[in-house]
Amino acid sequence: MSNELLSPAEMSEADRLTIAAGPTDGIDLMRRAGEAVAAVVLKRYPAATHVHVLCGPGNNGGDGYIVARILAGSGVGTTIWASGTPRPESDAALAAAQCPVKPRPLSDFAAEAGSIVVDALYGAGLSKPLSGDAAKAVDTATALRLPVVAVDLPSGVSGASGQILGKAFRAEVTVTFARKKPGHLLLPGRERCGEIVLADIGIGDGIIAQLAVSTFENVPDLWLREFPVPAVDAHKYKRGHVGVFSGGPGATGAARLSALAAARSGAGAVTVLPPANAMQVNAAHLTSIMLRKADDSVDVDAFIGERRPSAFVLGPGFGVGEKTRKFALALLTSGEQRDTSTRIDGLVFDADAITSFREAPDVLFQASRQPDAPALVMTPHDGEFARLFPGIADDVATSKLARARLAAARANAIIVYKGADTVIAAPNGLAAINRNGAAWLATAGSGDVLSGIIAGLLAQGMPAFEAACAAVWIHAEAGSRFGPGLIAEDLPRALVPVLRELVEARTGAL
Ligand SMILES: NC(=O)C1=CN([C@@H]2O[C@H](COP(=O)(O)OP(=O)(O)OC[C@H]3O[C@@H](n4cnc5c(N)ncnc54)[C@H](O)[C@@H]3O)[C@@H](O)[C@H]2O)[C@@H](O)CC1
Ligand SMILES: Nc1ncnc2c1ncn2[C@@H]1O[C@H](COP(=O)(O)OP(=O)(O)O)[C@@H](O)[C@H]1O
Ligand SMILES: [K+]
Repeated sequence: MSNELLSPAEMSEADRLTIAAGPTDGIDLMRRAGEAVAAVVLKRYPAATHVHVLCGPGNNGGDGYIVARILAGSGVGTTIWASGTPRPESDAALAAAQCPVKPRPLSDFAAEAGSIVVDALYGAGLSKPLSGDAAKAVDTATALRLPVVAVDLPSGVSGASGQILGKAFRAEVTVTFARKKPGHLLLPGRERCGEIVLADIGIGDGIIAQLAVSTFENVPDLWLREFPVPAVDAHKYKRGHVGVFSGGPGATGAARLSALAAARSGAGAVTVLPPANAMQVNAAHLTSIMLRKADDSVDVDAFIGERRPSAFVLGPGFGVGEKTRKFALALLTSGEQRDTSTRIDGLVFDADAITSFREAPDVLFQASRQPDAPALVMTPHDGEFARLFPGIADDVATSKLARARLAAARANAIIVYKGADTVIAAPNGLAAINRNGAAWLATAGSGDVLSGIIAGLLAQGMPAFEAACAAVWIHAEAGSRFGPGLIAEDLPRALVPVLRELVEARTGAL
């Protein structure tokens, strides 16, 4: 697997383990890193008149000296602009000593239109906001609209959090090594990286395996093994039955979007559960989806006992208040009274089910901690996240990744922290960052569809973290392929080609 995301500390540990295992040493890694960047520059910008290599004092700068040596050796006009000098006897000092291009001070940095910038100021070691000459260099490159090739990360972007410290370059291409870092995927860092090229510098998969990494890019490799494909003798209830609670007569659409998405995602049966006064309006709009009244928890219990649903969606269009809290807690805590045949596998709490607990989140978190509680997935967007996890949401110094992890641990639930850089986190610390979405998904009802996909996968027995990751990826892929004009009604149908490809990838063929 190459979808692990390494924190700066994990990356330097990978570096250390590789060198300790031999025969590779630090300068070998640096040489391969520099060679990879130089190859990208030569290939992408064959007509460049001049390359300006900005070198910092650490190993990122060391990579830069190698790049400059190779470019100059290839006959490309090359200038080095250095900020500080590498520590004596470091790999970077050796790289600088072997570079025939004499550095000029970064404070004098000037460039001409048509030239290229290689940003090797700071990478994994970025420790404070860019200021002084480095910040000025960002302004110069930006004002002249010079193409920037970033080494490891655009200087100013935190590899751990994707946050911009002070200022940051906006790269056309970022060449990173061994594995991507969270800052390549989390916003706003992702935006500053441009295209990301992953270069192999000789840090083997065995070394990465030793790190026991817990953060991943959300790609199908992460969950495809668990992706449900119906067995040859499947019948509809074997494929899982999803119940979706509907709001009152004026708020039924969200539940239907969710229900359709659950059905498209492979649940064999889906039932919409409205209050009595919203039966008619739902009935007028449903065909393959079933309908059953659910006014109170007696109705819900009867439904569970008779129809054996395996997953529920609660929240979309349901309304905020006491009834929602009651339903949520009943679903979470009724497990001990059930025998295995009526046990619920998974719950998705979205929208109003989240907001209903804003005054008393601990009641929800305690319920989700009961030993018999079904797996819980919650899908907050920023606003809902702040309502349920005020202490965590306020901590702007931490990354979205760290916030999602803290929330998952606190709530004992899988947290799908939505947005353009959705993070999925589990209470055991596993986390994935999603990247295949597009802003076309920012349309009313899109989140309701996501909830339905998660429930559809849960109902088919997919483990909760994998189900949440798969649903986020599938939803994002469908939305970004559809593109302009997307409305939530389009999404359930748009899942079909994406699902087909996944089933093909899982089974070899249909
Ligand atoms: N496996 C690895 O770890 C490898 C790392 N390599 C390179 O090494 C880099 C990491 O090297 P380092 O750990 O030396 O870190 P950096 O080179 O990113 O920065 C370290 C130095 O810059 C200073 N600094 C950080 N932010 C600053 C700021 N905003 N203003 C002024 N000074 C600042 C630090 O105090 C330190 O002296 C990676 O990004 C990558 O480019 C490669 O050489 C190949 C292998
Ligand atoms: N700019 C964006 N890029 C990618 N995905 C986005 C973007 N904006 C929103 N989304 C996705 O669209 C969905 C919106 O959900 P939500 O905010 O709950 O909307 P609604 O409540 O209207 O259904 C989420 O899955 C979110 O991750
Ligand atoms: K850099």
